[in-house]
Amino acid sequence: MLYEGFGVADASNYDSVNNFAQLMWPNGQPRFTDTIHTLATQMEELNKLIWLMLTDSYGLQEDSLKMNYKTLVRMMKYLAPRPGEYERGFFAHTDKPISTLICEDKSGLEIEVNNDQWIKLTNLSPSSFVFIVGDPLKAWSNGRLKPVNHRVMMSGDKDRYSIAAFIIPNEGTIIKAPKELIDEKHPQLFKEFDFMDFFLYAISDPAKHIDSGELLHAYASLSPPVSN
Ligand SMILES: O=C(O)CCC(=O)C(=O)O
Ligand SMILES: [Fe+2]
Repeated sequence: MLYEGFGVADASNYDSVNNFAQLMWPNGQPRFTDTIHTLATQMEELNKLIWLMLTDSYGLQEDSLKMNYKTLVRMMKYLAPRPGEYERGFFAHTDKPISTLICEDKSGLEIEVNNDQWIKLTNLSPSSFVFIVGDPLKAWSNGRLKPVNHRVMMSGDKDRYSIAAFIIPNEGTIIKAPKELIDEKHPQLFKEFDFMDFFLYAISDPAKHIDSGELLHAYASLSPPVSN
């Protein structure tokens, strides 16, 4: 197996991480729990800061991008490929959560810049995080933010470890562009939608959408566009 991973739901919540740890260590494992909880809390803070930079850069109030969410932290291990090979570790996709932060211990993450032109993110310091715009942020920003197609490719003789924090809104969260981002020059691209409906639609048939950021369009076209 080339890839394995596990996710901890609501990882900035100590009890949630503790419950997860007790599945493997019935007597608890404070070091594991503390480490994951601290990491999740700090990644969540970093994500908040980036959201603030986004709203600020559009001249919006902080609460234009505000919702209740949970942070899912996933730990991943990619085995080194056979000697001399360049192998796929994770298929090309865009992220369905609102946003994602990723850190990796060796390079492997690639992003698509033009159709079929891939760039490997190299020389990231061990303390670097990559911020990935999820599909819902494209709708929120009325098309300004682009969910990047990304994948993991493995080369060399070392295994790769990465950690991702996914921002997943609570049930009932509605995604819609703030009115300041909609005008005659920028008509509303996507009707407001329930995040969880979209998420469930997205994961119901991932094969259909694996290589494209067009899922939102497909989803949105199920319902007629609204005019303001
Ligand atoms: O392992 C990585 O660096 C990327 C993983 C990823 O893109 C994902 O889980 O959505
Ligand atoms: Fe991803």
